[in-house]
Amino acid sequence: MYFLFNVIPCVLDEYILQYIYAYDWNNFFRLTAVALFATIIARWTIAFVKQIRLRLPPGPYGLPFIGCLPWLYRGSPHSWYLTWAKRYGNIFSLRLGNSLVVCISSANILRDVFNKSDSIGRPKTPLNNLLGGYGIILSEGILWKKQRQFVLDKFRALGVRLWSRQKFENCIIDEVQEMVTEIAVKEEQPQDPVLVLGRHIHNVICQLMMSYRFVDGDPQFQAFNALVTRGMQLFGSVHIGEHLPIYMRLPGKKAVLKEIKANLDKISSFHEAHLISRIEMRKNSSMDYTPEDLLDYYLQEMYKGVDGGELQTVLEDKEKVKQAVQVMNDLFSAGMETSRTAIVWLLLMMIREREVAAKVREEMSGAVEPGQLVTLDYRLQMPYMEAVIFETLRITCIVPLGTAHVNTSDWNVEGYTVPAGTTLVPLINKINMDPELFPEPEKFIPERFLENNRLSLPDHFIPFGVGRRICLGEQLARMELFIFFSNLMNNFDWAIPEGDEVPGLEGTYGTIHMPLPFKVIFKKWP
Ligand code: HEM
Repeated sequence: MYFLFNVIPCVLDEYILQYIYAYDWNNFFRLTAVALFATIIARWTIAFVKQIRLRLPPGPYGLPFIGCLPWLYRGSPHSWYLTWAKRYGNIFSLRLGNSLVVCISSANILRDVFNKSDSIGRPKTPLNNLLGGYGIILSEGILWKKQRQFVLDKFRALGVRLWSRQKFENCIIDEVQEMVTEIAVKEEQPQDPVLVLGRHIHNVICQLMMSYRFVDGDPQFQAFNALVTRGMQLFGSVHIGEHLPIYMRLPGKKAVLKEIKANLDKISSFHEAHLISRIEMRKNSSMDYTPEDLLDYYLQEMYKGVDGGELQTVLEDKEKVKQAVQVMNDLFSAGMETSRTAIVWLLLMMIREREVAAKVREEMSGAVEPGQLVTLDYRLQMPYMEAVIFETLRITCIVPLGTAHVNTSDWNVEGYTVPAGTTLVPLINKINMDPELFPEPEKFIPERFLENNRLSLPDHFIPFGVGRRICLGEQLARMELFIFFSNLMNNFDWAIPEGDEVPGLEGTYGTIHMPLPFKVIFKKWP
């Protein structure tokens, strides 16, 4: 203590502080400013020369070391990407911390590059690394390829098809019927559409994955939802670390990463508990039972002989339970929020576009009685209804920046070099609002998706992405949107409570573009 409080200050005072007192600080600050300025100029020159020499796509140079990160985190990243796309064209590049990013806003270029076999990588960020390459969304190589084929085949086998009388349609119908009854009980009261839809959309995926559904007021469902909401907040709070790993070393960030991991573990433990209890249930039965859900199919794979199963070769290298559980986590996270948000936007669009709503009802009245159950059988008789669904997906653009890909070898795209390891971002929102592709893009015109009174989707319309990693749940999403929306329209009309403002289309932008919170009052229709 004596040493700490007496000796050290004396030494400091004598030998160091005198220099500090004597130092010309004005000079120091001036020198620092000059050094900083010189570094910025040097880095810009290097970036400029690199861009020319390597023939990288044009784009903003940003700041040394951090690139364009400050732009993206000072306002909405989406609007910056749109601004740059307008300035630099359909393909431009920028640096975000350590990553070179190439943004593409032409559906044709995207189709070309995302169909290449070496376009299926995913960015290696600290957050992505937490999942260790398990699952589907962030897996790569042969594991991803086999897994994706397997899940697509099993979805089809379970009846996830857009055509009528498929067995999975009944699961969606059960949820819709229960939802309609619940809404009717609270008719004329303001209701939050996110809550009205939440459990039912969740149940559709849970049924497909593990034949399970949450009942009204289930505390487990609330706990699960709380975990997902907290997870999203945590991800948002360390988003910069995706591109700047050093950021994750700042005080407090490690604790956030730890909490994210704990949160993911808790979400996984829910799916894992189902897997374990199914293993117990099937233990004594022979393995040739008829699979009822995705879990059953995975279980069969896990217990087939080493050479017997479709997935054996890839599952052998991974912890099987962990892989199956992460696939379920992925399907849940990719499929729940997207479909629910799309239906919430549809509800809002029908409030904003009254003439369109009247036309939907006119078309519907030619095919079904009011209040009658609308099934996929009626899809072909209701092309306008489907055109409204797609026009909503276009104008609201639910997944505005798709999911980033990474190329695993050097490319030449439109005369530019795209070096291996580049993060590729599809600007779906820019494509959707391109006046050359969609005349008067800010107007809601479902007729743009009709030709001779039949649904017609142009190649440049890619709400579910494009190429090898195109949305795996597209068919399921289209089934859900049609059945939920058509039955809501055939049972209710809805409006914003008096005095509340009708939300605009700006909404909030994260991975998913959501409308600002609003309430609706449902009234029985007609
Ligand atoms: C309106 C609803 C939906 C929209 C707009 C949507 C859109 C997208 C988009 C843009 C992608 C990125 C494609 C890419 O990486 O290039 C994607 C991927 C994916 N989606 Fe969807 N999606 C929807 C619903 C669903 C549903 C219901 C499921 C669940 C079954 C699902 C499962 C997935 C999966 C697993 C991927 C990753 C595919 C892979 O990495 O191979 N999506 N989705």
